[in-house]
Amino acid sequence: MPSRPLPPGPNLPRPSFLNKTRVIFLVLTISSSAVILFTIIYFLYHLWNSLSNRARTIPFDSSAPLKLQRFCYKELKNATNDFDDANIIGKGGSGTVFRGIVRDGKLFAIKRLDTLSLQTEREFQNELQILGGLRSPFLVTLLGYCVEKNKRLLVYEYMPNKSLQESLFGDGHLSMNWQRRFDVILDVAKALEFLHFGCDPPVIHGDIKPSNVLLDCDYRAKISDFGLSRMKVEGEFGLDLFSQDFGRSQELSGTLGGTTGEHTPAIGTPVESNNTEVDFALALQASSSSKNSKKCYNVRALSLNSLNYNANLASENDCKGGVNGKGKEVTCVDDWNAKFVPYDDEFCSIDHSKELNSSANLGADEVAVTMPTSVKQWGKDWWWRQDGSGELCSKDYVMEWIGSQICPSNPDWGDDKKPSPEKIELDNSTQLDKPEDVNEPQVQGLGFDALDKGFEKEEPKQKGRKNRKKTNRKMQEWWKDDHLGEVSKKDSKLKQLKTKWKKGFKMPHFDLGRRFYFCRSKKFGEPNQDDRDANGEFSFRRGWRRKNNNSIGSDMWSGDLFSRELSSTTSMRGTLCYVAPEYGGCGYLMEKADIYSLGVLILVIVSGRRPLHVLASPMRLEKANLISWCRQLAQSGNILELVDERLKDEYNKEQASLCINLALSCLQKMPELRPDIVEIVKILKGEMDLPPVPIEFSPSPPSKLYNRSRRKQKGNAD
Ligand SMILES: Nc1ncnc2c1ncn2[C@@H]1O[C@H](COP(=O)(O)OP(=O)(O)OP(=O)(O)O)[C@@H](O)[C@H]1O
Repeated sequence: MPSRPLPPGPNLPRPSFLNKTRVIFLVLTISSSAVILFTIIYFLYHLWNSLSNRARTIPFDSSAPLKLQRFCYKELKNATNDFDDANIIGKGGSGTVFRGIVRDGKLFAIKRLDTLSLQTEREFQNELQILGGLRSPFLVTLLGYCVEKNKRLLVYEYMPNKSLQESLFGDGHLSMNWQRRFDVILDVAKALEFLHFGCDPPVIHGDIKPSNVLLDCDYRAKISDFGLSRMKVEGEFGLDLFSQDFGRSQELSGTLGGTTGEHTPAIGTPVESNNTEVDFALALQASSSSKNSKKCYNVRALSLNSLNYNANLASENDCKGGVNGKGKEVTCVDDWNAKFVPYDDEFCSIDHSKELNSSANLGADEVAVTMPTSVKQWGKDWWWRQDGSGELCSKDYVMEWIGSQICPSNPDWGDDKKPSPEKIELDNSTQLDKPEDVNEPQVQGLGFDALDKGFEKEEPKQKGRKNRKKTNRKMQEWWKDDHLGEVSKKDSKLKQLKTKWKKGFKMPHFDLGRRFYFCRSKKFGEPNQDDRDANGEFSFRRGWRRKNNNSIGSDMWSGDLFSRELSSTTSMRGTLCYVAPEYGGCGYLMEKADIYSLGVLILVIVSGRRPLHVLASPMRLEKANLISWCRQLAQSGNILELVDERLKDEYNKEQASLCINLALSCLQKMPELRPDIVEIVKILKGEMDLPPVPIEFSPSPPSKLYNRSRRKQKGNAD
């Protein structure tokens, strides 16, 4: 039977099913596009919001380098007449600065990085990312850059009077009358005010020193060289530990352990491996720790007061973009009379080898323990011994430091690296001392060869070589007698460090930003052979570097014994003598480190002397260390003796004593006792009173008496 085809069922669900699917699809599409749209709007809103907030509160912009002019190498080559020597206007640790005429016929300063290494690349990036985004009348303007293969150049506004280094210690010193010096101090303070309080996040310069203060045609100062600067990130170890609200640090202790080995690099900073690095600060301490620990101060109470910076800044508003629109509350030490409790020497004593081991395992709960440790480190730190408060005088300090640097275990001191006496010529053109010093040779270079050279000049010439050798031997014997014990200790400590490093043990560090490479081969970022030249000077930034021109700006050749720029390793920050001492103990780079450097700079400007200025005459060694000498003068109530004699009597005594006292405040050991930069600017402008002289520098420091009577009491009790 033929089968009948089934008639199509009238209620087949197919069309309605299709409709439903369509509807669902439509709904889904619409809702998902709505979600996407909403997300985009939300994202854009937040982006806009944060950008507009930034515009109001952050005067610099991380995309700023894009706004800088990009030059091609050829253009800059032409502008400087093929980098002609005649156009050289200065030479720094990382590059040579040329005068050049670019594009619109204007004069520019063009800095060409000499070699490309990880360090220079990082500094280049820092300069672009930080200085490139900042505009202030107190900062030198970075106008452009050039990146081509391994060539790196930076184009700055031209500063006709070069740097303060040249002006103070070069022929320009005549032009540095008192008013100009005072204005420079104020300008540098304003520049730091802008960086610390006008920028969000605050920028810490990290390398304030005379060669980084440039002078325009009117001798107004602008600061430059942001290669070592960084932006402060809240919640960092150093910030918490040293913030005036110290109590809070314990709450944040969780981050402590985690951050001991890291620090936040500035935008665009390449990340590098720490495996081959050794903590320089610890090595330095190990190489220079002494049994003569000195008294330290602890802070018992600080009366702190919050004040709204905006209120102050709005009224001043000297700096462009200086207003913190967020109304950020900035704490400020209000009570200058913070009380000190001197504590015992035993408390200061600490075995650094233990620190090396224990700090690696620093845990979250250990903040409370860590603070005294850090403080103890300071007590032990060689740097503190410059304060002249103990038995160790400047001479010991200077000699010990020399000793620590030339001890045989110091890898930086191979025989081939010591400048030979023949090579260290005294260049009369570089004798830029005060009149009293003019006839006195300065000790140049490092080690006894140099010392000998200095002494040699004092003796009649006909005595000749024999005498020189004799003096040399005498000096060495004298030093050996004094320091033999110390040397062997340092020797073993340094050996310990080196062995640990060789075994691949990653040295614990608090990210002091002060590490240095033990001589090791050969990768990107390592100093190359040329850098270790027997004729040259040692720069931690680049190892040994040839110094062909005995330029005025060259510290090495102008008698500044310690200006082998310690600013200079891969992550080394700051320059020895200018760098804040806490930085060697547990330091993240903080604003108060800049304040310390400013303190040194003020003394240098007022006195016309370098921070370490070793002269041949032993009588003058007390003046060798400017800070120590200033403290001694303060204790004897005679600070004006520090003022540059070349000024004769043509200076404002009130301003000079204000500057010196202010510098002493900035040079206090405890960072939180130093004034902040807003206060400093106000004090300089005469809008705020100078704080009382820090207790340790007052003419008759009660701390010593207190210490003695305490010991006596302790003895009686025993
Ligand atoms: N914009 C400029 N205008 C005029 N001269 C400049 C300018 N920039 C730098 N110089 C000169 O070049 C010198 C070297 O500057 P640079 O910043 O390279 O090195 P530095 O600060 O002396 O050393 P380092 O980089 O090791 O800290 C300065 O001391 C100054 O004399």
